[in-house]
Amino acid sequence: MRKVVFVGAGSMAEALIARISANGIVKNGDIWVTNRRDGERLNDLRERYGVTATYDKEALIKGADAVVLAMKPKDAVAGLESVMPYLTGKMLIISVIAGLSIGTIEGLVDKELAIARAMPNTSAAIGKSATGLAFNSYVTGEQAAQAKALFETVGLAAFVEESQLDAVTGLSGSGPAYIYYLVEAMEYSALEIGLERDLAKDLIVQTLLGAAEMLRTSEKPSRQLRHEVTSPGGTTEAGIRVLENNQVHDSMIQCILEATAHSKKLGSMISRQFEAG
Ligand SMILES: NC(=O)C1=CN([C@@H]2O[C@H](COP(=O)(O)OP(=O)(O)OC[C@H]3O[C@@H](n4cnc5c(N)ncnc54)[C@H](OP(=O)(O)O)[C@@H]3O)[C@@H](O)[C@H]2O)C=CC1
Ligand SMILES: O=C(O)[C@@H]1CCC=N1
Repeated sequence: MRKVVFVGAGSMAEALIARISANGIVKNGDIWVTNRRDGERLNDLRERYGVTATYDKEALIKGADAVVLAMKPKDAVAGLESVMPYLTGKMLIISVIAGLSIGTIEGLVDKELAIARAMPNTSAAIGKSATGLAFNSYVTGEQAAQAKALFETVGLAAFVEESQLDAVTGLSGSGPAYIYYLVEAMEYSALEIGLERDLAKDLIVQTLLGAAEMLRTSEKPSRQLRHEVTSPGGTTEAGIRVLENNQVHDSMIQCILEATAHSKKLGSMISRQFEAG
């Protein structure tokens, strides 16, 4: 892939830009970026990564192999419309916008374009994203492989059906926030039980890393790993009993179902915005 364009220059675009440029799969100057109006932000990205930043939409899109849409859902229609006249059949459009379906993009562009929908997460910034990727029928095998390679610069990338992408969004797109939410509570309780903040953070982080590595390397299911920590009549059992009494397991399930449903709602919202306008 020679030229990659980012429409939207926020945190998700930067995570991808940083890793693509570090990885060298696209030359820095061939990574192009624009945003709505924050020129300072574009200068900053230009200085830090040597990317090409511009508000000239025609120059931006001309000769692009891939155009990554990285605006917030509410800005998706305006952002896409601003580059639409310059998109051509050879380009791969990649949207990372939560909820926005391939069908809605197809309706918006009204051309036979290769379109990919991706859902990374913020751990992309350190190369540890878990990304789901889906395509429409115009995407060639080569383009699919190139899109996968782009997202592999920020971590794991897996091909999924488009119908699964709202679920990927609810599970792993939003997933880091669920873990941080849990950690906030662990940090708070550490202070309550008399552990000093820095020590607590080290213990919590190492506990997460250890548990993640156990999950990654062990053939045992998560339930069995949990049972192995839980001695009969022991401390873990006492703690978990409180989680069970407060229906934390069920709440977690509800949380992921709700986030998934909300991804679908965002998609319908964008689709209505498009139809209205
Ligand atoms: N954050 C996350 O955990 C994840 C986010 N996503 C998705 O990534 C997308 C981007 O999120 P994030 O990077 O956090 O968002 P940010 O708010 O950090 O960045 C949004 C960017 O879009 C630009 N923008 C807005 N309107 C337009 C327009 N009309 N034309 C060009 N650029 C425009 C903004 O420019 P300006 O500053 O000038 O207004 C800004 O650079 C979202 O759709 C989100 O659903 C996907 C996976 C995970
Ligand atoms: O909260 C959001 O809408 C975005 C999508 C996945 C993670 N953050």
